[in-house]
Amino acid sequence: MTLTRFAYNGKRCPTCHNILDNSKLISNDCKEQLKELLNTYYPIEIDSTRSVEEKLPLMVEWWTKAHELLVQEKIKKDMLEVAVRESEAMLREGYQLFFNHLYEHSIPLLIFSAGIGDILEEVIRQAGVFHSNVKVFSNYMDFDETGLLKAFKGELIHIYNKREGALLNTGHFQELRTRPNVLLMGDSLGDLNMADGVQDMENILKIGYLNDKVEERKQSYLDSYDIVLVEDETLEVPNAVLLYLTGNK
Ligand SMILES: Nc1ccn([C@@H]2O[C@H](COP(=O)(O)O)[C@@H](O)[C@H]2O)c(=O)n1
Repeated sequence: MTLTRFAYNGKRCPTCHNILDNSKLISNDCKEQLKELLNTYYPIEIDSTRSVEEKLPLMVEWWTKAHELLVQEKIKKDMLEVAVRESEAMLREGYQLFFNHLYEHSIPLLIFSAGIGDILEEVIRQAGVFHSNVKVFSNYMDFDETGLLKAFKGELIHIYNKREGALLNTGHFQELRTRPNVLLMGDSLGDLNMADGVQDMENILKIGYLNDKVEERKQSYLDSYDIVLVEDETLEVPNAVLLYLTGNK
């Protein structure tokens, strides 16, 4: 949840998975099971006392179980739009400037999400900022000829293998070859090496959003990111950096 809000008016906003989990597209029985998974695995995801090595197989387990449940739900492709529209998902404040400014300056925006690509794209589309410079790498749904969800495509992307996803997609990074400067934004320590597929990179500025369990995780974020934004639901800081770099101070 880097581009989308973590909370609004004190209430948690849904992740891409949660948008589906909470929607009318899912049966009550399945909702219960997905909630149980969330209550089991999310505390592990944000547990700063456990190592990545310990958490990684558990994260794979979470994503795999959740996707298996979703596939059983006969989700219709054309209902995703409604699920997103009826959800409480929101891009962070200042998103118009962020997306529009990058587009106007022909700056590629590569989004690596461990969420669900179809849902994330729809969130961005409904916000009116899904411009041609945006490329999303994520877990995409595979629908049959009647438009029913039958599987998830390709390799699973979870919070700890975005680097591998990036390296597998180096073809998409070709246009970045003439771009030695990277602004990396993430909300987990697993996001830190998302830019490893960028060749000939000279400068990287890493901005970390620390959304939850702030005190326990603050030091590790400070050790890893150049800038740490604590419970900041806006894109003000990245926007200020962008405006500065593009000469629109
Ligand atoms: N079944 C699941 C699996 C994961 N999540 C959350 O999604 C977040 C990943 O999304 P990013 O766009 O930030 O990569 C992750 O942090 C999990 O908490 C979920 O809600 N349900």
